[in-house]
Amino acid sequence: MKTLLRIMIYVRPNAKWVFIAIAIMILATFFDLAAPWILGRIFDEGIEKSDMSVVIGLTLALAGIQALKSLGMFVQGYSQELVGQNVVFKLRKELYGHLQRLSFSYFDRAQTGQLMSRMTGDIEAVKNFVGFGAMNLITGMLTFVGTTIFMMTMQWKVTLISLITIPFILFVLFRFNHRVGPAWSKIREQMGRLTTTLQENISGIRVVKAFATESVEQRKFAERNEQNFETNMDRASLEAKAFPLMNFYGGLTFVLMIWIGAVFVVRDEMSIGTFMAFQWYTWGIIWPLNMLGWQINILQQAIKAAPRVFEVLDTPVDIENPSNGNDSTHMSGHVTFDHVVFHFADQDKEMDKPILDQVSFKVKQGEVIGVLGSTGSGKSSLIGLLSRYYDVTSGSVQIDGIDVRKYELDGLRRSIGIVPQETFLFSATIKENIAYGYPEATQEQIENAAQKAQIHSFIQSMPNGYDTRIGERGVGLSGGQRQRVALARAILMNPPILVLDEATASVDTATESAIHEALLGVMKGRTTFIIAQRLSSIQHADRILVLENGRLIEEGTHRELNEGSGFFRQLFDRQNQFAKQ
Ligand SMILES: Nc1ncnc2c1ncn2[C@@H]1O[C@H](COP(=O)(O)OP(=O)(O)OP(=O)(O)O)[C@@H](O)[C@H]1O
Repeated sequence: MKTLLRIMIYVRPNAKWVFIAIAIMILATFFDLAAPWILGRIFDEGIEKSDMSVVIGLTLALAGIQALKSLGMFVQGYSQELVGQNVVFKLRKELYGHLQRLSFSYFDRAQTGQLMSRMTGDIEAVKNFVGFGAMNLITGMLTFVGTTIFMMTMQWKVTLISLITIPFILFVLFRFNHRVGPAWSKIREQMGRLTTTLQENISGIRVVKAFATESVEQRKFAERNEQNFETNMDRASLEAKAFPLMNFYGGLTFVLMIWIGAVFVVRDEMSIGTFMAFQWYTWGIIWPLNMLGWQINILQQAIKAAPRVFEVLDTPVDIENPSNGNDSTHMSGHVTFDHVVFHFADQDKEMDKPILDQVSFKVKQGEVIGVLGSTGSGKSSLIGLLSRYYDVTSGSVQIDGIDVRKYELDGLRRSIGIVPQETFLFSATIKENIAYGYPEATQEQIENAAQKAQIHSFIQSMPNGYDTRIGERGVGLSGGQRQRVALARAILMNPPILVLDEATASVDTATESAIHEALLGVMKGRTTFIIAQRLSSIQHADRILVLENGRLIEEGTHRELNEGSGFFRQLFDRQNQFAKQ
């Protein structure tokens, strides 16, 4: 019930169209009810009394009713669809908007396929109910009640006896409703899993092919496909059992009506016209009940699908944009980490070891900081806190002395140009990809950024230069080229803080050197964090932070750290030894 009420909130803005659809529906139902009555009159007043003018007049009235009904059906069908489509539109818009606001923690756990199936199939199921099921449910109920009333007023005894089968039909319906709900719940969930399998397979097709695991993937998909097939067949068998039984009881109503009606006509307690009208009316009893089976299907599907959509909509946004947040336009880039402790959302804050543990350091505006540490030591997490991808568990991260949680969120993120480890390029031109965060950029600005990222000449050598379209994942570009496009994207934003998260890991040492030479100019006056595994990447760093297991274990200049015997010195020795071999 709660789900239905919540769906209705989305219908409310379309109240005018709902009202029009219902008004036309009531009118159409009334016409439906009047038609058999007119037929009865044709028999009793026209044929029985050999009065052709009555026959012609009433037949014309029937034709008029049919024409009006068809017109009504058109308006009703249109308004129903309009209401349904508006609900889909609003739900999709809200869901998409909410997804944009949800934090990294949510996407760390969410499955893309599940989200896609909620955005498409589940919302569509809600639409089917709103735009079709609900209206037909009301039409059916109106027709059933109206028909019963008409029949009762015309011959109540025959009506009551004929309706004796109705409780049986209702019982079948009740049982069907009870069982089909859980089946739909399973189907919707399975569709989500099936989409996830498909999405992961397509995204990871290169890994699948590299490991020649196509058959394993096929089996995985087949298994899920089979589960979905079986649940659908279970549902179909519920329908197959219920619908013919309802049909049987419906048919029995018809037979009873003919039999009892005939007895009453013979006894002169019912006119032949009423008898004929009852034949017609009986359908007004049977079809709404038969249709009710389908409508229950549509209703149950929507009831099981809607909570999957609402679940996403109800997920709280844990990285909130503060009201009256600080403006970051004139941010200069002093960074302070003050006793920062950080856990991911799925970690137990009491029991689990923090990802970052009591990390404190200060960075002056314009300093170039190298962040070193073995894999998994917390380097990317450290940077994630700066841009508020995640918030600290305790302690604080400050820029220019202001806690990052107090900055207006978009402004804060735009002030920190990040070149992430994994580059994502959109299916658009190279130019659009570089100008992603700054679409108003001029061609000159874009080319300038590309030059600094050492990718300009390569772009120029492409068939359509900057207008060359690249694939969803930047297919057609090598890993290093993709990283350089991402680097150009960050440079173009002209941010006071620049973060290169293993940004040159995929390029050869010569290109890395060239990028770093070019970056010297870019880094000038900007606070820069260079996260790296190899020392060559941080040769221009003013200071180096060394992380291990989430703790800041060393801090200093190249010289200072070289004189020690810690992680940095060991790495230096290891990489030197490797270079000599
Ligand atoms: N969403 C998450 N939930 C729980 N733990 C996570 C999550 N993401 C990362 N971790 C863990 O946090 C730790 C730090 O990860 P992080 O990515 O910051 O390390 P890193 O130093 O950047 O590693 P690398 O050099 O390999 O990129 C790792 O042990 C990782 O397993």
